[in-house]
Amino acid sequence: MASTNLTKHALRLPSQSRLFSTTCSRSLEVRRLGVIGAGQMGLGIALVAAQRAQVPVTLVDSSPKSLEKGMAFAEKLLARDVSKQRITQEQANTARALLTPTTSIEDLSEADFVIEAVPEIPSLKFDIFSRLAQICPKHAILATNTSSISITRIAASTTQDPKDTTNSSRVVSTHFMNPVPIQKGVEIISGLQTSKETLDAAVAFCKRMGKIASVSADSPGFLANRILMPYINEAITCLDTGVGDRDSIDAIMKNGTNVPMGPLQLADFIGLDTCLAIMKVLHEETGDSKYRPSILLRNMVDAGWLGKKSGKGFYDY
Ligand SMILES: NC(=O)c1ccc[n+]([C@@H]2O[C@H](COP(=O)([O-])OP(=O)(O)OC[C@H]3O[C@@H](n4cnc5c(N)ncnc54)[C@H](O)[C@@H]3O)[C@@H](O)[C@H]2O)c1
Repeated sequence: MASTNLTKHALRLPSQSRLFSTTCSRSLEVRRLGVIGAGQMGLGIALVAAQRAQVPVTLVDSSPKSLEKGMAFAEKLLARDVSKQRITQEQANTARALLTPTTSIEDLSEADFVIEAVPEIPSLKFDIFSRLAQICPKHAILATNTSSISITRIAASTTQDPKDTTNSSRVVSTHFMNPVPIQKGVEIISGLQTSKETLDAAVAFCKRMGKIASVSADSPGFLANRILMPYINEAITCLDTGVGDRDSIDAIMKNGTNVPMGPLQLADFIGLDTCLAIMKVLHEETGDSKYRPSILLRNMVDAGWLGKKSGKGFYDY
């Protein structure tokens, strides 16, 4: 009985948009991918798409410096794969040739599928999606890699008329995990307006990239962060309240649940500012006190101790 209810519930959430009539017409064949943002996530997405899906990728970044740094990093990763004999030099050359860097978003006018990976700033994403709706072909899927912003709100930014779902129905989230070349999982999230065809196209393309898709609903934190961040936050509270010291907390979870690193080390790798931002979204958007960010987490972010990227977090780097 319980499992029947659970199954029904699980089926209802991701498909909520299918209750509504959303217009769309699309070709499922992705012949050209666009990626916006050549940072940590965007570069990984572009590289995996070139290597695994073997699709030409137009990589857009507004900063020429970030673009240059991203392309140099892609070449370094490919050279490392060649030196470790994971791929041949020819395969590396083919993947590199599929990547076209540009600073102009207008160059996405022929993309069949676009994945946005710019910083987690709502107004920035809304602006980009309203432009994509104008620039990209009408069949193109418009995907975001957001960690916490509502997909429904991003989709709404593609139109002035909420009744017209021509553009909003083709918005979806492909939430890749970091680092993209290594992590197999990807979370596919529908907004209220997302059509079933868009969801199916996103799942199919992620599969083509060699990823394993989980489908979830547009709810604060989605699935991955809704589960992961309270776990990290609780570990920080345990440290703050003296239940255990840093090494004991990380050792028991690492050795007791067979994960590669404990929650405090993982928080350092993700970035403590990112962890705090996601806990705030969970807390504010659900109004549930169980998501209250740990006081120590807030204090460490205030101190500028953000983890690996700042050289100091729960560990020194
Ligand atoms: N870092 C993670 O672990 C992680 C994991 C999952 C999802 N995400 C999400 O992925 C997205 C990107 O995160 P990131 O860590 O790669 O960020 P990042 O800061 O490493 O990269 C962002 C890139 O976007 C570029 N950019 C900024 N404004 C732009 C614009 N208007 N047009 C084009 N390019 C622009 C920047 O120059 C930069 O190169 C965010 O939404 C983040 O929440 C991050």
